[in-house]
Amino acid sequence: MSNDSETRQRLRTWIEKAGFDVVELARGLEALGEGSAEWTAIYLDLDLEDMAGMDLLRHLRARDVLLPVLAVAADQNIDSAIQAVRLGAYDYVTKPFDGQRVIQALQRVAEYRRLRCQSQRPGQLQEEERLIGGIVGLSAPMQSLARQLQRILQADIPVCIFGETGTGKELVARAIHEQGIRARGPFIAVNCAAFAESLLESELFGHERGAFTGAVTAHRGFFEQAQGGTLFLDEVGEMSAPTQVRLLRTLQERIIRRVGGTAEIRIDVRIITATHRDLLAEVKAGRFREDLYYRLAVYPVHVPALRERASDIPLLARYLLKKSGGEGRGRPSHLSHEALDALIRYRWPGNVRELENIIQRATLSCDGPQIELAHLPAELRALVLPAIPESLPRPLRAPLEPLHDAGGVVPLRELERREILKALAVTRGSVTKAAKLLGLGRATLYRRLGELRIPAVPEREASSPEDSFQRTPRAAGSA
Ligand SMILES: Nc1ncnc2c1ncn2[C@@H]1O[C@H](COP(=O)(O)OP(=O)(O)OP(=O)(O)O)[C@@H](O)[C@H]1O
Repeated sequence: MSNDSETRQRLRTWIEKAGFDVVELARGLEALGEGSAEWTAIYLDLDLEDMAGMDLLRHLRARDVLLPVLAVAADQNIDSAIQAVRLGAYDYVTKPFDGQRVIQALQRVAEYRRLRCQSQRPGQLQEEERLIGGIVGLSAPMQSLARQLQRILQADIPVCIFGETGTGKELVARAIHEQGIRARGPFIAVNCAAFAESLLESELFGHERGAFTGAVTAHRGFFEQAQGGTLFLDEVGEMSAPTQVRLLRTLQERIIRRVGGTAEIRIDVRIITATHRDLLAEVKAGRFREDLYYRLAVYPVHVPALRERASDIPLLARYLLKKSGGEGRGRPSHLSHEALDALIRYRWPGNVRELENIIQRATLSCDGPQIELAHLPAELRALVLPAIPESLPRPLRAPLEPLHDAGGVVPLRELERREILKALAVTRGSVTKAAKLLGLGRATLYRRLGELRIPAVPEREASSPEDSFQRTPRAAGSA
């Protein structure tokens, strides 16, 4: 879908080469008018004339959360392409086109579509839906992570995993261990931030009897416990300067001495570290040793934030639903489109762990087979405005014709009108509450109502069911 006939022609050539049929659309509104159920993917040019590409993306996703969107952007506009992936596009390609990339993206997305359709069915998660070990995900950033991991499974080099909290760094470390050459050995995970400075040293390296007050017996440290396997040092950026020195020496010499001991113990351990910090910035700030950094980050791996792989959310949500005890008898087995839409729109500061918590809570509060928007926290519910309830007075419902019938109306204006109408519907006509919901001032909303010719119900007549978010069903296809 592109306004530009040359862009469409070029894409058509490559897509047909890959063996797919092509439907060309020149206007954003046409894309909203078409049924997308049969589409493998939509190449969506973000640079549209009749409406903002990002708005179209939002509306397509609201209508069909499973539709894989491949964003198309000019080379110099790569920021908007990345933004589109954050909004749930599967991947992006840039203009001028690299034909191979266009085809590869399409083949990956076709496979993804196939798996995702399967994954909507309750039941076991397919093997192909996991990347390596227990890592669930099919998005382009996660597949690229999997390719990176494949390269190091058989090598014994130190790996440092970077990523925001809750992105799955420990899961990645476990996958490297379990699929790698040390799988038969132990996997010992240590959170460096959880120990006081002196305690961490004796826990890592062990201590001899009487090494300090309270050391009534000798103790094998984590290095010794991990012999033949993997030692995973989480939050390594929190390690104190003296422990950093000791760790560096251990990596160089491959021997340790227990605290209070003199005997040298040879160690055979793979070290994997992780941090949510920008470790190079820590080095520059003098808080982390540069020589240690280069020893640990021989192979740096970045786990993307969940908002950078929003297209994985439906799959992860289903997996976590099952993990949290869903899909059993009388337990919810899937999520409504609205609930899924809210999950995709949210920014996930706590990443997959936060998603896991939210799914767990939703499972506990849900009695039926499907998790609804109402089972999600308020900040997620507020991201999706429900459809206008049938019971509302006609003036508030009547103006919502299908978008493609909007004819000569300026589309963005039409979209805005719809959002305002929905907000008014939710608040049963209360302009004050609708303004709050939309993040607008009351006076601004009144002005827009006048400009868009929307009749305002006098405030005193407007009732306000606080729970209307929770009761209004929404047709899957509504924009
Ligand atoms: N891709 C994924 N597939 C399945 N489960 C995942 C995935 N990513 C994360 N999880 C789950 O999310 C939770 C948090 O993951 P994990 O502890 O590995 O994150 P982390 O980045 O190490 O967090 P922290 O920075 O707080 O240590 C775990 O229960 C993990 O199993």
